[in-house]
Amino acid sequence: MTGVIGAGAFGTALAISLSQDGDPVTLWARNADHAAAMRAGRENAARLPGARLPDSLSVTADITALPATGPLLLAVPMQQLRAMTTQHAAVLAGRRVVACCKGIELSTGLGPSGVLAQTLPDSTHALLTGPGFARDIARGLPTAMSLACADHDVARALQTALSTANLRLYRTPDTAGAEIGGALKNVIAIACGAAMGAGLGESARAALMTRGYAEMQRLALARGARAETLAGLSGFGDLTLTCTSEQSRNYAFGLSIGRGATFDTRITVEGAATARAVDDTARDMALDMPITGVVVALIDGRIDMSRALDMLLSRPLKEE
Ligand SMILES: NC(=O)C1=CN([C@@H]2O[C@H](COP(=O)(O)OP(=O)(O)OC[C@H]3O[C@@H](n4cnc5c(N)ncnc54)[C@H](OP(=O)(O)O)[C@@H]3O)[C@@H](O)[C@H]2O)C=CC1
Ligand SMILES: O=C(CO)COP(=O)(O)O
Repeated sequence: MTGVIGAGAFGTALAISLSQDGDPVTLWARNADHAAAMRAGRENAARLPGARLPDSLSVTADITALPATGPLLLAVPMQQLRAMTTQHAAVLAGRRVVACCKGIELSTGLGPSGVLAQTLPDSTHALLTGPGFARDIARGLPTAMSLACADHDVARALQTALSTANLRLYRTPDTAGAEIGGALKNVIAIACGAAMGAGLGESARAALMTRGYAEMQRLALARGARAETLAGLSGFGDLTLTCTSEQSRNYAFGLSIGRGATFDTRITVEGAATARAVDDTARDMALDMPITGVVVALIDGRIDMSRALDMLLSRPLKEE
Protein backbone atom coordinates (compact mmCIF):
# COMPACT_ATOMS: atom_id res chain seq x y z
CA MET A 1 0.00 0.00 0.00
CA THR A 2 1.31 3.43 -0.88
CA GLY A 3 0.61 6.68 0.93
CA VAL A 4 1.08 10.12 -0.60
CA ILE A 5 1.56 13.13 1.67
CA GLY A 6 0.70 16.44 0.05
CA ALA A 7 -2.32 16.89 -2.22
CA GLY A 8 -0.79 19.31 -4.68
CA ALA A 9 -0.49 18.76 -8.41
CA PHE A 10 2.37 16.26 -8.19
CA GLY A 11 1.16 14.27 -5.18
CA THR A 12 -2.27 13.94 -6.76
CA ALA A 13 -0.81 12.88 -10.12
CA LEU A 14 1.37 10.22 -8.50
CA ALA A 15 -1.58 8.96 -6.44
CA ILE A 16 -3.72 8.74 -9.59
CA SER A 17 -1.00 6.93 -11.52
CA LEU A 18 -0.35 4.41 -8.73
CA SER A 19 -4.04 3.64 -8.18
CA GLN A 20 -4.98 3.49 -11.86
CA ASP A 21 -5.10 -0.31 -11.99
CA GLY A 22 -7.06 -0.75 -8.77
CA ASP A 23 -4.17 -0.76 -6.30
CA PRO A 24 -5.14 0.93 -3.02
CA VAL A 25 -3.44 4.31 -2.49
CA THR A 26 -4.15 6.92 0.19
CA LEU A 27 -3.63 10.62 -0.48
CA TRP A 28 -3.31 12.90 2.54
CA ALA A 29 -4.23 16.60 2.34
CA ARG A 30 -3.47 18.93 5.25
CA ASN A 31 -6.74 20.77 4.80
CA ALA A 32 -9.91 18.89 5.79
CA ASP A 33 -12.17 20.94 3.48
CA HIS A 34 -9.84 20.26 0.55
CA ALA A 35 -9.88 16.53 1.31
CA ALA A 36 -13.69 16.53 1.57
CA ALA A 37 -14.04 18.39 -1.74
CA MET A 38 -11.77 15.85 -3.44
CA ARG A 39 -13.74 12.94 -2.02
CA ALA A 40 -17.04 14.48 -3.09
CA GLY A 41 -15.98 15.53 -6.61
CA ARG A 42 -13.44 12.71 -7.27
CA GLU A 43 -11.15 15.45 -8.56
CA ASN A 44 -8.51 17.77 -7.10
CA ALA A 45 -10.16 20.85 -8.57
CA ALA A 46 -7.84 23.22 -6.68
CA ARG A 47 -4.49 21.79 -7.79
CA LEU A 48 -5.03 19.39 -10.70
CA PRO A 49 -8.39 20.13 -12.31
CA GLY A 50 -9.75 17.73 -14.89
CA ALA A 51 -8.02 14.58 -13.63
CA ARG A 52 -10.41 11.96 -12.24
CA LEU A 53 -9.44 10.21 -9.01
CA PRO A 54 -9.65 6.40 -9.45
CA ASP A 55 -12.01 4.50 -7.13
CA SER A 56 -9.12 2.78 -5.33
CA LEU A 57 -7.65 6.17 -4.34
CA SER A 58 -8.74 7.26 -0.84
CA VAL A 59 -8.37 10.86 0.26
CA THR A 60 -7.99 11.79 3.91
CA ALA A 61 -7.01 14.70 6.13
CA ASP A 62 -6.22 12.31 8.99
CA ILE A 63 -2.49 11.59 8.86
CA THR A 64 -2.94 8.46 10.99
CA ALA A 65 -5.15 6.99 8.25
CA LEU A 66 -2.13 6.57 5.95
CA PRO A 67 -1.23 2.91 5.30
CA ALA A 68 0.82 1.36 8.11
CA THR A 69 3.12 -0.40 5.66
CA GLY A 70 4.55 0.46 2.24
CA PRO A 71 6.29 3.57 0.98
CA LEU A 72 5.20 7.10 1.86
CA LEU A 73 5.71 9.72 -0.88
CA LEU A 74 6.37 13.24 0.37
CA ALA A 75 5.00 15.62 -2.28
CA VAL A 76 5.25 19.04 -0.67
CA PRO A 77 7.35 21.99 -1.89
CA MET A 78 11.01 21.92 -0.84
CA GLN A 79 10.76 24.90 1.51
CA GLN A 80 7.93 23.09 3.38
CA LEU A 81 9.62 19.70 3.69
CA ARG A 82 11.28 20.34 7.07
CA ALA A 83 8.13 21.73 8.69
CA MET A 84 6.01 18.86 7.39
CA THR A 85 8.42 16.06 8.36
CA THR A 86 9.06 17.63 11.78
CA GLN A 87 5.36 18.00 12.49
CA HIS A 88 4.59 14.41 11.45
CA ALA A 89 7.81 12.72 12.57
CA ALA A 90 5.90 10.23 14.73
CA VAL A 91 4.00 8.91 11.68
CA LEU A 92 7.04 8.92 9.37
CA ALA A 93 9.62 7.43 11.77
CA GLY A 94 11.00 4.07 10.68
CA ARG A 95 9.21 4.17 7.30
CA ARG A 96 10.46 4.18 3.71
CA VAL A 97 9.96 7.80 2.72
CA VAL A 98 10.40 9.10 -0.82
CA ALA A 99 10.93 12.84 -1.22
CA CYS A 100 9.20 14.06 -4.37
CA CYS A 101 10.34 17.67 -4.20
CA LYS A 102 12.92 19.55 -6.24
CA GLY A 103 14.97 22.25 -4.62
CA ILE A 104 17.49 23.37 -2.04
CA GLU A 105 16.41 24.59 1.39
CA LEU A 106 17.06 28.31 1.70
CA SER A 107 17.85 28.34 5.41
CA THR A 108 20.43 25.49 5.31
CA GLY A 109 21.57 24.89 1.71
CA LEU A 110 20.47 21.25 2.09
CA GLY A 111 18.58 19.23 -0.49
CA PRO A 112 15.72 16.81 0.34
CA SER A 113 18.06 14.02 1.48
CA GLY A 114 19.89 16.32 3.91
CA VAL A 115 16.62 17.56 5.38
CA LEU A 116 15.29 14.01 5.78
CA ALA A 117 18.55 12.89 7.41
CA GLN A 118 18.06 15.59 10.04
CA THR A 119 14.32 15.33 10.60
CA LEU A 120 13.73 11.58 10.12
CA PRO A 121 17.04 9.94 11.09
CA ASP A 122 15.42 6.52 11.66
CA SER A 123 13.62 6.32 8.31
CA THR A 124 14.91 5.03 4.96
CA HIS A 125 15.17 7.83 2.41
CA ALA A 126 14.79 7.97 -1.36
CA LEU A 127 14.13 10.68 -3.94
CA LEU A 128 11.76 10.64 -6.91
CA THR A 129 12.76 13.25 -9.48
CA GLY A 130 13.20 13.77 -13.22
CA PRO A 131 11.17 15.01 -16.18
CA GLY A 132 7.44 14.59 -15.68
CA PHE A 133 4.63 17.11 -15.54
CA ALA A 134 1.87 16.27 -13.09
CA ARG A 135 -0.73 16.72 -15.80
CA ASP A 136 1.02 14.26 -18.15
CA ILE A 137 1.42 11.66 -15.39
CA ALA A 138 -2.22 12.00 -14.35
CA ARG A 139 -3.32 11.47 -17.97
CA GLY A 140 -1.24 8.31 -18.18
CA LEU A 141 1.09 9.69 -20.84
CA PRO A 142 4.47 7.91 -21.10
CA THR A 143 6.96 9.30 -18.58
CA ALA A 144 10.43 8.27 -17.35
CA MET A 145 11.80 9.53 -14.04
CA SER A 146 14.63 8.76 -11.58
CA LEU A 147 14.43 6.96 -8.26
CA ALA A 148 17.54 7.80 -6.25
CA CYS A 149 18.39 5.79 -3.15
CA ALA A 150 21.74 4.93 -1.59
CA ASP A 151 20.53 1.47 -0.49
CA HIS A 152 20.55 -0.86 -3.49
CA ASP A 153 17.89 -3.29 -2.20
CA VAL A 154 15.52 -0.52 -1.14
CA ALA A 155 16.07 1.19 -4.51
CA ARG A 156 15.06 -1.98 -6.39
CA ALA A 157 11.99 -2.50 -4.22
CA LEU A 158 10.84 1.11 -4.62
CA GLN A 159 11.54 1.07 -8.34
CA THR A 160 9.21 -1.91 -8.72
CA ALA A 161 6.56 -0.58 -6.34
CA LEU A 162 6.37 2.89 -7.87
CA SER A 163 6.74 2.14 -11.59
CA THR A 164 3.52 1.77 -13.57
CA ALA A 165 2.72 0.83 -17.15
CA ASN A 166 3.26 4.44 -18.22
CA LEU A 167 5.57 5.80 -15.51
CA ARG A 168 8.96 4.14 -15.88
CA LEU A 169 11.46 4.67 -13.08
CA TYR A 170 15.21 4.31 -13.52
CA ARG A 171 17.20 3.90 -10.33
CA THR A 172 20.47 5.48 -9.25
CA PRO A 173 22.44 5.39 -6.00
CA ASP A 174 23.62 8.97 -6.64
CA THR A 175 21.20 10.96 -4.51
CA ALA A 176 23.40 14.07 -4.49
CA GLY A 177 23.54 14.21 -8.28
CA ALA A 178 19.81 13.55 -8.68
CA GLU A 179 18.76 16.24 -6.24
CA ILE A 180 21.16 18.88 -7.55
CA GLY A 181 20.00 18.28 -11.12
CA GLY A 182 16.35 18.56 -10.11
CA ALA A 183 16.96 21.70 -8.09
CA LEU A 184 19.15 23.58 -10.56
CA LYS A 185 17.06 22.89 -13.65
CA ASN A 186 14.34 25.09 -12.16
CA VAL A 187 16.78 28.00 -11.80
CA ILE A 188 17.95 27.64 -15.39
CA ALA A 189 14.32 27.37 -16.53
CA ILE A 190 13.64 30.78 -14.96
CA ALA A 191 16.61 32.19 -16.90
CA CYS A 192 15.40 30.59 -20.14
CA GLY A 193 11.88 31.88 -19.63
CA ALA A 194 13.20 35.36 -19.00
CA ALA A 195 15.27 35.24 -22.18
CA MET A 196 12.33 34.04 -24.25
CA GLY A 197 9.97 36.52 -22.62
CA ALA A 198 12.34 39.36 -23.49
CA GLY A 199 12.49 38.20 -27.11
CA LEU A 200 16.16 37.20 -27.04
CA GLY A 201 15.44 34.16 -29.20
CA GLU A 202 15.88 30.41 -29.19
CA SER A 203 19.64 30.55 -29.79
CA ALA A 204 19.98 32.49 -26.54
CA ARG A 205 17.88 29.85 -24.78
CA ALA A 206 20.10 27.06 -26.10
CA ALA A 207 23.14 28.94 -24.82
CA LEU A 208 21.54 29.36 -21.38
CA MET A 209 20.53 25.69 -21.20
CA THR A 210 24.03 24.54 -22.09
CA ARG A 211 25.91 26.96 -19.85
CA GLY A 212 23.30 26.29 -17.16
CA TYR A 213 24.07 22.59 -17.48
CA ALA A 214 27.74 23.48 -16.89
CA GLU A 215 26.68 25.22 -13.63
CA MET A 216 24.69 22.15 -12.59
CA GLN A 217 27.74 19.96 -13.19
CA ARG A 218 30.08 22.34 -11.37
CA LEU A 219 28.00 22.25 -8.19
CA ALA A 220 27.20 18.54 -8.44
CA LEU A 221 30.81 17.45 -8.96
CA ALA A 222 31.96 19.69 -6.10
CA ARG A 223 29.42 17.86 -3.93
CA GLY A 224 30.74 14.42 -4.93
CA ALA A 225 28.03 13.54 -7.47
CA ARG A 226 28.63 11.50 -10.62
CA ALA A 227 28.84 13.32 -13.95
CA GLU A 228 26.67 10.65 -15.62
CA THR A 229 23.80 11.36 -13.21
CA LEU A 230 23.68 14.92 -14.53
CA ALA A 231 23.51 13.55 -18.07
CA GLY A 232 20.49 11.42 -17.11
CA LEU A 233 16.80 11.98 -16.53
CA SER A 234 17.19 13.96 -13.30
CA GLY A 235 19.63 16.41 -14.91
CA PHE A 236 19.69 16.79 -18.68
CA GLY A 237 16.24 15.23 -19.06
CA ASP A 238 14.46 17.55 -16.66
CA LEU A 239 16.47 20.57 -17.83
CA THR A 240 15.25 19.96 -21.37
CA LEU A 241 11.61 19.58 -20.36
CA THR A 242 11.48 22.52 -18.01
CA CYS A 243 13.36 24.99 -20.18
CA THR A 244 11.23 24.39 -23.25
CA SER A 245 7.64 24.09 -22.03
CA GLU A 246 5.16 26.74 -20.95
CA GLN A 247 3.58 24.02 -18.79
CA SER A 248 6.52 24.60 -16.42
CA ARG A 249 5.77 27.07 -13.65
CA ASN A 250 9.45 28.00 -13.37
CA TYR A 251 9.68 28.72 -17.08
CA ALA A 252 6.38 30.62 -16.98
CA PHE A 253 7.66 32.70 -14.05
CA GLY A 254 10.77 33.51 -16.11
CA LEU A 255 8.60 34.46 -19.08
CA SER A 256 6.76 36.96 -16.87
CA ILE A 257 10.07 38.50 -15.77
CA GLY A 258 11.23 38.83 -19.37
CA ARG A 259 7.95 40.42 -20.42
CA GLY A 260 7.80 42.72 -17.41
CA ALA A 261 4.48 41.13 -16.45
CA THR A 262 3.14 40.15 -13.03
CA PHE A 263 3.00 36.55 -11.83
CA ASP A 264 0.54 34.93 -9.40
CA THR A 265 2.53 34.59 -6.16
CA ARG A 266 0.38 31.64 -5.03
CA ILE A 267 1.91 29.43 -7.73
CA THR A 268 4.73 27.14 -6.59
CA VAL A 269 8.00 28.26 -8.21
CA GLU A 270 10.71 26.15 -6.62
CA GLY A 271 13.54 27.79 -8.56
CA ALA A 272 13.18 31.16 -6.82
CA ALA A 273 14.22 30.11 -3.29
CA THR A 274 16.59 27.52 -4.73
CA ALA A 275 18.41 30.16 -6.78
CA ARG A 276 19.06 32.15 -3.61
CA ALA A 277 20.22 29.06 -1.71
CA VAL A 278 22.54 27.97 -4.53
CA ASP A 279 23.91 31.49 -4.99
CA ASP A 280 24.91 31.49 -1.30
CA THR A 281 26.45 28.03 -1.59
CA ALA A 282 28.36 28.97 -4.75
CA ARG A 283 29.84 31.96 -2.95
CA ASP A 284 30.83 29.82 0.06
CA MET A 285 32.39 27.16 -2.18
CA ALA A 286 33.97 29.68 -4.59
CA LEU A 287 32.10 28.18 -7.54
CA ASP A 288 31.48 30.22 -10.68
CA MET A 289 27.69 30.18 -11.24
CA PRO A 290 26.90 33.35 -13.19
CA ILE A 291 23.45 32.37 -14.51
CA THR A 292 22.26 31.52 -11.00
CA GLY A 293 23.58 34.89 -9.78
CA VAL A 294 21.76 36.75 -12.54
CA VAL A 295 18.51 34.89 -11.79
CA VAL A 296 18.72 35.95 -8.14
CA ALA A 297 19.37 39.57 -9.09
CA LEU A 298 16.42 39.53 -11.53
CA ILE A 299 14.05 37.98 -8.98
CA ASP A 300 15.13 40.50 -6.34
CA GLY A 301 14.52 43.31 -8.84
CA ARG A 302 18.14 44.53 -8.49
CA ILE A 303 18.71 44.40 -12.26
CA ASP A 304 16.60 44.55 -15.40
CA MET A 305 16.85 42.30 -18.47
CA SER A 306 19.24 44.58 -20.30
CA ARG A 307 21.65 44.61 -17.34
CA ALA A 308 21.26 40.80 -17.03
CA LEU A 309 22.31 40.44 -20.64
CA ASP A 310 25.31 42.75 -20.13
CA MET A 311 26.40 40.77 -17.08
CA LEU A 312 26.40 37.47 -18.98
CA LEU A 313 27.82 38.74 -22.29
CA SER A 314 30.60 40.90 -20.86
CA ARG A 315 32.31 38.03 -19.07
CA PRO A 316 35.82 37.18 -20.32
CA LEU A 317 35.91 34.81 -23.30
CA LYS A 318 37.05 31.35 -22.24
CA GLU A 319 37.29 27.68 -23.20
CA GLU A 320 34.06 25.68 -23.06
N1 LIG B 1 3.73 19.80 -10.61
C1 LIG B 1 4.61 19.08 -11.31
O1 LIG B 1 4.47 18.89 -12.53
C2 LIG B 1 5.78 18.48 -10.61
C3 LIG B 1 6.16 18.88 -9.35
N2 LIG B 1 7.27 18.35 -8.76
C4 LIG B 1 7.70 18.78 -7.44
O2 LIG B 1 6.72 18.42 -6.50
C5 LIG B 1 6.79 19.32 -5.38
C6 LIG B 1 5.38 19.76 -5.05
O3 LIG B 1 4.93 20.49 -6.17
P1 LIG B 1 3.42 20.53 -6.62
O4 LIG B 1 2.63 19.41 -6.10
O5 LIG B 1 3.40 20.74 -8.08
O6 LIG B 1 2.96 21.89 -5.89
P2 LIG B 1 1.51 22.47 -5.64
O7 LIG B 1 1.69 23.92 -5.47
O8 LIG B 1 0.57 21.99 -6.68
O9 LIG B 1 1.05 21.82 -4.27
C7 LIG B 1 1.82 21.88 -3.10
C8 LIG B 1 1.04 21.09 -2.05
O10 LIG B 1 1.81 20.98 -0.87
C9 LIG B 1 0.94 21.17 0.21
N3 LIG B 1 1.70 21.63 1.36
C10 LIG B 1 2.46 22.73 1.46
N4 LIG B 1 3.02 22.80 2.68
C11 LIG B 1 2.58 21.72 3.37
C12 LIG B 1 2.80 21.25 4.68
N5 LIG B 1 3.59 21.89 5.53
N6 LIG B 1 2.19 20.11 5.05
C13 LIG B 1 1.39 19.47 4.20
N7 LIG B 1 1.15 19.85 2.92
C14 LIG B 1 1.74 20.97 2.53
C15 LIG B 1 -0.05 22.21 -0.27
O11 LIG B 1 -1.20 22.16 0.53
P3 LIG B 1 -2.39 23.24 0.34
O12 LIG B 1 -3.11 22.81 -0.91
O13 LIG B 1 -3.21 23.03 1.58
O14 LIG B 1 -1.76 24.58 0.23
C16 LIG B 1 -0.28 21.77 -1.69
O15 LIG B 1 -1.32 20.84 -1.77
C17 LIG B 1 7.70 20.48 -5.81
O16 LIG B 1 8.97 20.33 -5.23
C18 LIG B 1 7.81 20.29 -7.32
O17 LIG B 1 9.05 20.74 -7.84
C19 LIG B 1 8.01 17.38 -9.37
C20 LIG B 1 7.67 16.92 -10.62
C21 LIG B 1 6.53 17.43 -11.33
O1 LIG C 1 9.52 19.52 -12.36
C1 LIG C 1 8.69 19.60 -13.21
C2 LIG C 1 8.68 18.75 -14.41
O2 LIG C 1 9.65 17.75 -14.35
C3 LIG C 1 7.63 20.63 -13.10
O3 LIG C 1 8.20 21.85 -13.33
P1 LIG C 1 7.58 23.20 -12.73
O4 LIG C 1 7.67 23.09 -11.23
O5 LIG C 1 8.43 24.28 -13.30
O6 LIG C 1 6.16 23.27 -13.21
